[in-house]
Amino acid sequence: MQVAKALTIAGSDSGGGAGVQADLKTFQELDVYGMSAITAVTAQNTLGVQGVYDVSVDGVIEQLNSIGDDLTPNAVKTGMLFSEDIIEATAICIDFYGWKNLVVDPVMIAKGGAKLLQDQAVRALKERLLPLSTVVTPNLPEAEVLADMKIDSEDKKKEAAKAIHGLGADFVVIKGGHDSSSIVTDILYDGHAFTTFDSNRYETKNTHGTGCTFSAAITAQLAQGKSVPESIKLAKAFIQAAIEDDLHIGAGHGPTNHWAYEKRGALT
Ligand SMILES: Nc1ncnc2c1ncn2[C@@H]1O[C@H](COP(=O)(O)OP(=O)(O)O)[C@@H](O)[C@H]1O
Ligand SMILES: Cc1ncc(COP(=O)(O)OP(=O)(O)O)c(N)n1
Repeated sequence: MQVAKALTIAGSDSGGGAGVQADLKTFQELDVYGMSAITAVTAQNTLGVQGVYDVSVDGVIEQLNSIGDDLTPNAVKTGMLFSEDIIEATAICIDFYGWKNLVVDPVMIAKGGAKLLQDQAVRALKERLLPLSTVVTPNLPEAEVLADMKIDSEDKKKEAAKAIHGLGADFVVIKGGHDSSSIVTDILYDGHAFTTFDSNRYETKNTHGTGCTFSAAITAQLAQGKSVPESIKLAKAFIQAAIEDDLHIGAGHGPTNHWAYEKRGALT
């Protein structure tokens, strides 16, 4: 059996809803063999982030070398990278091994407000990682930081997507989860034109790990040879199902349901 392989370079979420755990669950659900290099360990649950412990740069490089020397991923995603040094090491390894289909989820701040990327690391993210990326998937606050502008209208969103594209990503998806409208719109910019992906906003507090899950679904599709627009279309359906069929786990912002998409498929 030939199986596509995907690698996530990200932080661990002890609560299992975001980070490496969300990525590996998503890869598995989408029939892709998942691998991981952990950049930081977070003590986290549905109530928030209680602690952040970064892995040494040598530790991150060794994980990436172990993967690169034996297992070639068909696609790679990055999530929480935490520091300038980890970003630098990640960029060097991706370049050295020639890994393609890179999805950068520019994780900066958890929904509860905890910092998952140091302020001084933003420059490295922009200058070292975005030029290597096939797709970058900022939420609205992250897009504001990357584009260095306030986004308060659809026109501004498009202007920001163009600015982020100018940093070197082939495709930019600005996600609409942080909007307040009843339709959640993610916009895709390919350097020439915009495509929008709409869905109904589902009212729930259980949206922990939506960005991780969405970007992991894109990565899984790219690993299987799908185009970027096709991958985003499926990822949007995957996250919509995962949000709508909520699990109600924990007392705070619960995780999404990584089984939901496949279960829906099995029922139709
Ligand atoms: N309440 C919601 N209903 C439906 N889709 C949502 C909702 N919240 C987020 N999404 C979708 O989840 C994905 C992640 O978006 P977002 O929450 O903005 O990212 P992040 O977790 O990085 O902040 C996007 O595809 C977005 O459209
Ligand atoms: C370890 C770890 N990585 C990333 C995140 C952020 O995940 P995200 O999908 O943006 O979800 P929220 O934190 O915003 O719910 C995280 N929390 N932990």
